[in-house]
Amino acid sequence: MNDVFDFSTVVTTRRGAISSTTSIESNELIPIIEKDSRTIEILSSAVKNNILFSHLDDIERKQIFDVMFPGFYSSDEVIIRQNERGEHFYIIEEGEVDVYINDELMTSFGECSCFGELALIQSTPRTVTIKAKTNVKLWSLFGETYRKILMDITIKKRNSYREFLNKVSILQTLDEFERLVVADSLESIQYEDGDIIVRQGDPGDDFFIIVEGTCTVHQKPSESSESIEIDTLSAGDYFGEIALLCNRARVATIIAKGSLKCVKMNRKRFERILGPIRDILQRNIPQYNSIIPLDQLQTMIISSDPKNKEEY
Ligand SMILES: Nc1ncnc2c1ncn2[C@@H]1O[C@@H]2COP(=O)(O)O[C@H]2[C@H]1O
Repeated sequence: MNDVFDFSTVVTTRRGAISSTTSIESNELIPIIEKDSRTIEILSSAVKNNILFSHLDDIERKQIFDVMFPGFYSSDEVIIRQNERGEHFYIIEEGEVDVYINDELMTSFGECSCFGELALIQSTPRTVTIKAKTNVKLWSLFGETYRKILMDITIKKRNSYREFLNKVSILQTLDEFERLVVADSLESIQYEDGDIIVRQGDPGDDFFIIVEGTCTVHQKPSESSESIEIDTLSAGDYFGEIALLCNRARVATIIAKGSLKCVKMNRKRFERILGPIRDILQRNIPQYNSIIPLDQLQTMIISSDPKNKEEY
């Protein structure tokens, strides 16, 4: 088969039936194809380390999975052909494929693998030919649909975070554009009363800003001592920067007090996007009412600051 979406075959299959449509900013309706939990697991695991999905949270990723449609290829059928324009990205659910460059077999891969991601960025000539080695079931994503949904996610995210980020004091020195870039990089996350968000001594990879609710800060002066509540944080406050700035374990435990809504960004984005406020974050550290000394952290920050790293 080719990769044109054939509605007639899809509606009649049990798995992969169209259940409804999703609407995006442009009011366009895109069919949603139902997927069972095994398929969702395969799709999630296939895109886990894929850069084109890594900035999406679970809900956004689900939005993309919703619009992926099934394709079936018999053994020896060509799925994509080298030098032809590519419009689709694929994830293999069952079966194996062979990869050829200039008719020479390069490699094979199977279930949970994905290919054709350049088509998600722009329609571009394929760099390889991929042929079904066995009968193959895969899920396809039309590049233009991915781009439209992504644009929609970006617009909605920017609109929903614009006002909030304008009020976060640590971001005040950023200009409007820089704040929108912060909005793009945020993942929203919800906690219930008593949830431990970060734990003293654990490694840390995320920076958090509180959107709604409060949380308490706890510290143990030493491994064997009891934890003491030392602070309360609320909407607009941030936490988690010390582990990232100093490349060290968390210096405090943060626990949700009631239901708590946060946004977070991972280390990579923190380093890329919050560079302009790094100095302010650093300067604020000694102001914490900490029962473990934080002043020696300054030297660690200086040595872990990329600005101070020698080039090799
Ligand atoms: N009084 C405090 N002392 C130390 N850390 C605090 C305090 N209040 C809030 N925090 C935050 O608690 C976070 C725990 O994780 P980090 O060590 O990455 O970064 C820490 C700070 O952002």
